[in-house]
Amino acid sequence: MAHSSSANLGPGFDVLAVAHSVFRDEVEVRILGEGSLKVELAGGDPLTNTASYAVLKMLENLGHKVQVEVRVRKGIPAGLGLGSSGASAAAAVAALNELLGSGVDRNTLVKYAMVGEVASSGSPHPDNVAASVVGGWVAVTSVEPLKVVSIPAPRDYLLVLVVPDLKLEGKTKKAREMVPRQISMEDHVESTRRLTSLLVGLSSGNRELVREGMRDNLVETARLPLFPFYPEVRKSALERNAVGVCVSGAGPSVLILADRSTDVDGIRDDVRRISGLRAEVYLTEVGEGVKVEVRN
Ligand SMILES: Nc1ncnc2c1ncn2[C@@H]1O[C@H](COP(=O)(O)OP(=O)(O)O)[C@@H](O)[C@H]1O
Ligand SMILES: N[C@@H](CCOP(=O)(O)O)C(=O)O
Repeated sequence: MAHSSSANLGPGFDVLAVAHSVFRDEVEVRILGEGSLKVELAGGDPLTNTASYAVLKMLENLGHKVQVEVRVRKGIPAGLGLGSSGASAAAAVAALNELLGSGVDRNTLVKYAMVGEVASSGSPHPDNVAASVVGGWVAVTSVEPLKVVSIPAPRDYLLVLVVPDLKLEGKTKKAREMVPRQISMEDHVESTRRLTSLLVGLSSGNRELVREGMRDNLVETARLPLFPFYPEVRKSALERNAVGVCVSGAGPSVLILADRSTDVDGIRDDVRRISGLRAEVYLTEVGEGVKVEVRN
């Protein structure tokens, strides 16, 4: 089982993420036989699903000649910026690790799980899978070798997810193509200021710094056509005293960081009134990392 997540957190594109307890995927991995390598996906094509694709690549990498069946039970809605594809891959590689007794550490699990993302968005971004594997607030501080650190954020923050009723096939792939390939030094410095503010704010419990830091000037701006309602949701949430607001992953969902002084009911009312937006609003907490259950 692995939870959903919100990646980026504003200025931390492909680096930062947080797991949420609201949605979870369950993935079952069974060994069917030995002698040759084959991965089957119950009800689908194993090469187009992040769970079975990650399992295949992990088996190839470890040199195991086994036939495996992968079964995915989706609890996380896909294509909405909630790390749905990443959570399946995270649960799958953790289950395979347990089944084979490979003793792979959590950084290496993230490395295997992120390869699964190739099957959905065409590129192995590590942020969602890092949050789903490790749980809590995470930062991917290195990809070669892969390294994830936990960010010691205040425990009493609540997460509000605004999840639009909006589906765009191949959304993350398209959204990644919209990210600028080059940025100016000025924009880089501004982004670094915000990222620093966010990280110092989260780890020291400084609400004002989190609020200042949870603002992106590069990626969210470039992707705005995918979630035109975002500026209005953001403005409303900040007026209702949210700690911070950002696009969840590649969108279209929005993550609002809240505490006891945030008017969450007011945010719900505002979201209902935003023209052209039909969305569910979920109030949830920071989620735990991947869990494996052994069944005989
Ligand atoms: N196990 C999986 N779970 C969800 N989506 C998957 C999975 N495997 C492949 N996909 C593909 O990835 C797409 C969703 O991924 P993506 O656009 O990155 O959104 P997100 O990960 O935010 O849900 C789906 O439309 C589907 O085609
Ligand atoms: N860093 C990635 C995160 C994509 O998250 P998803 O949940 O929208 O798949 C990106 O911004 O492309």
